[in-house]
Order: sequence, then structure tokens, then C-alpha cells
Amino acid sequence: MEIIKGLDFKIKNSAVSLGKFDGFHRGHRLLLDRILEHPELHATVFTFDGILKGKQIYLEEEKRSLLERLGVEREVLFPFSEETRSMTPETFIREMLVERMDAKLICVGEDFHFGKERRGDVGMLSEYAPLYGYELCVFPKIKEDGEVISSTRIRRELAQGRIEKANRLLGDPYFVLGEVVHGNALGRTIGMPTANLLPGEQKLLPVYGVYATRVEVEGKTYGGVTNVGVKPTIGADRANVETTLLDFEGNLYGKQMTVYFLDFLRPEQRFDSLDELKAQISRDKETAEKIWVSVN
Ligand SMILES: Cc1cc2nc3c(=O)[nH]c(=O)nc-3n(C[C@H](O)[C@H](O)[C@H](O)COP(=O)(O)O)c2cc1C
Ligand SMILES: Nc1ncnc2c1ncn2[C@@H]1O[C@H](COP(=O)(O)OP(=O)(O)OP(=O)(O)O)[C@@H](O)[C@H]1O
Repeated sequence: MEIIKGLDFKIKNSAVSLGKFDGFHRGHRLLLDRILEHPELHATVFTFDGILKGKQIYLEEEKRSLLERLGVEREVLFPFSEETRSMTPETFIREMLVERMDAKLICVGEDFHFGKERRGDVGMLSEYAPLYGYELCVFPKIKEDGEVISSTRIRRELAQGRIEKANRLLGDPYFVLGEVVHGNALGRTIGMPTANLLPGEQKLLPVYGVYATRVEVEGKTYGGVTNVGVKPTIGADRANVETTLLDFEGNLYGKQMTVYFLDFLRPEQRFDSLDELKAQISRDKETAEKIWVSVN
């Protein structure tokens, strides 16, 4: 997938979806499905670089991997700066959507706003469609349990430990992607090798605890059991995502691994001894094995 950053670019024949897109949830997927329907156009996700403050469901590399999997061809990261925030919506449509992206199809949700003072909306996009010759596709906001699906809602579900609910709203299991790094190598002492990911500071992790997971590494899929947290029994200075693969032997250091969260098993705890921790992890593994068998 091509990543375009900055203001100085020119691309042709785009089918564009516009928004902040943290998570690429089921609402976002409607837009993406639509831009992917046209083989003659280049499916392009346009998003604002730096608009998301605080913790994010997915960081840049994770978004890229998800978009690639869906078949999106380009991601435009438009700088969200003083200069671009003061661009009028009319200028944004003409310069960005028409001249720089050559948009033939534009897909947004019904509440999408853009440009100076957020004055641009679907009404304005629709007004300019005949002049610039693009097709506009506006989606009503889809709901689940009577409430609109949004990134904000999913962040709340994750922070409160409702992984299954977050997954339902996302449409796919929430995941963490990264390179396997060295832990304290105590994993072997507790009789179980583990693969550690150290997510970036901005990554929104689910509530600290143990989860049944699905793990992808080097094109293969494994069941897993994963601890998210700071390992209070031994102590770690930053949050870690540590996984034992259920049916794997080998070295994973330096490899790219994706951990999909399926089910919450228990909160992270401080144990009085490594033996107690070890016994609990064996029970966690058994529970995760049962879940893995049931989903396969
Ligand atoms: C399934 C699983 C559950 C875990 N649960 C806890 C826990 O509840 N409390 C805790 O302090 N550490 C927990 N850990 C982390 C262990 O403390 C850690 O695996 C061990 O100390 C090795 O750490 P290292 O890889 O940094 O050497 C868990 C690890 C796994 C894989
Ligand atoms: N539930 C939904 N149904 C259909 N379209 C949606 C839905 N949620 C967002 N969209 C549209 O997808 C695009 C990207 O959404 P965006 O990430 O900006 O909003 P969001 O998911 O509601 O996030 P936030 O909670 O941060 O406002 C926008 O055009 C938006 O209108």
C-alpha cells in the first residue's frame, strides 16, 4: 500500500473515503467496502495526520496492515496543522479532493465535517458534485444496541474490559501488532517461553489482564494466552503484551507478530511466589485451549 504524507502530491482516479478512522470499525467498513467496489478506481483512505490525541485503538503500522488486508491501495495522511485547519471547505474540495486526488467517488458518513470552523459538510460536498464530476456517497451512521458505532465508543469498551463488545463493534477482533522483543527471560524460569510486544505509548491497551488470543506470525496462526500489563509479581516499568503460544516451539525474537484478543479470562494479579503465578498460568493456558478449540 502506498502511504502519502504532506501536501505536495498528485494522484489520479481516486475512490476516497474521508475521516479520522481510528479502528476501522463496522461503520467505517461500509465506506471502505464502497470504495473497493470499483476496480477502475484506486481505493484511497484520506485521514488527518495528528488529529487523534491521546490513546488510539490502532497505531499507524497496525492501520496499514489492516488496510492492506482489506485491499485498500493508498492512504493519504493529510497534516492536521494551523495551516490546513484554516483551509476553507471550498478550497479543500477543489485543491485536495479534485486537483490533488482526482476524486471520482467520495464516501463519508452523514455527520462528516471538514475545513475551516468545520463549515464543510455533506450538503456542500453534494452541491459541488455536478461541477467537479465526482459521485458522492453518504452513509447513515450505523448503530448497535441503539447506539451509534464510533471509535470513541470502542475506546470506552476496551478501557472498561469489554473485549467481546469492542470486537463486535469493530467487526474483527481487536489486535496488537509489533516486533517480538526480549523480556526479562524469566519466562523460561516459569517453564514457559513467552513472546513480548512493547506497544507504543499511544496504543490503547485493553484493561490489564489475561486474554485468550489468536496469534499470527510468519503467515501461520496459533492459539495463544496473553497477559496485558506490568507483571506486578516481578515488576515491569511499562505495559507489555506477553503471549504464550499454545502449540509452538521455536524462536520468535525480532519477528513481526499480531495478537488478536478473543476473550477476557481474568484481571492481572500480584502473586506471593513464582510458583503460584506458574500454577495460575497453567490454568489460564487450559482455559485458553478450550476457547481455542471452541472457535476452530
Ligand atoms: C498467560 C500469562 C498470564 C500472566 N499473568 C500474570 C499475572 O497475573 N501477574 C503477573 O505478575 N504476571 C503475569 N504474567 C507475566 C509473568 O510474570 C511473566 O510471564 C514472567 O515473569 C516472565 O517475564 P519475562 O518474559 O519478562 O521474563 C503472565 C504471563 C502470561 C503469559
Ligand atoms: N457508525 C457509522 N456508520 C457509518 N459511517 C460512519 C460511522 N462512524 C463513522 N462513520 C463515518 O466514517 C468516517 C470516519 O469516521 P470518524 O473516524 O471520523 O468518526 P467516528 O468513528 O465516529 O470517530 P469518533 O468517535 O472519534 O468521532 C466519517 O466519514 C464518518 O462520518
